[in-house]
Amino acid sequence: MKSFDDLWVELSAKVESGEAGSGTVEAVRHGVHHVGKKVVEEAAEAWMAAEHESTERAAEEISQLLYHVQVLMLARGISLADVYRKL
Ligand SMILES: N=c1c2ncn([C@@H]3O[C@H](COP(=O)(O)OP(=O)(O)OP(=O)(O)O)[C@@H](O)[C@H]3O)c2ncn1[C@@H]1O[C@H](COP(=O)(O)O)[C@@H](O)[C@H]1O
Repeated sequence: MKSFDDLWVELSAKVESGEAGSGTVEAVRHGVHHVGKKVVEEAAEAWMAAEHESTERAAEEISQLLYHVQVLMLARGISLADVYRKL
């Protein structure tokens, strides 16, 4: 099982190395506007799943939202520490 921090380490390394074939690297290259729209789409899907679907489906949509939030952070050059300082 992967944690939020594990995913961050994995995605950061992929973006740092520019790993070929990585959807994350490609999304980051598209930029903040592109990724931001994806975050909004995934947030809506998480909301709808939480309201109308099973716990399993809601958890799946929330995991995708967390992934896309991390991609937005990487596209914008925001670190986990930057965010944790605000919690
Ligand atoms: N956890 C995720 C993850 N969650 C969501 N997604 C992406 O977000 C999309 C969300 O699915 P949707 O059904 O909402 O969107 P879709 O309409 O099918 O897809 P699009 O048309 O928007 O591309 C998925 O198709 C993936 O492209 C993810 N992509 C990657 N990861 C993990 O990130 C790591 C790095 O992945 P790569 O960068 O691809 O190597 C790996 O551990 C992956 O498991």
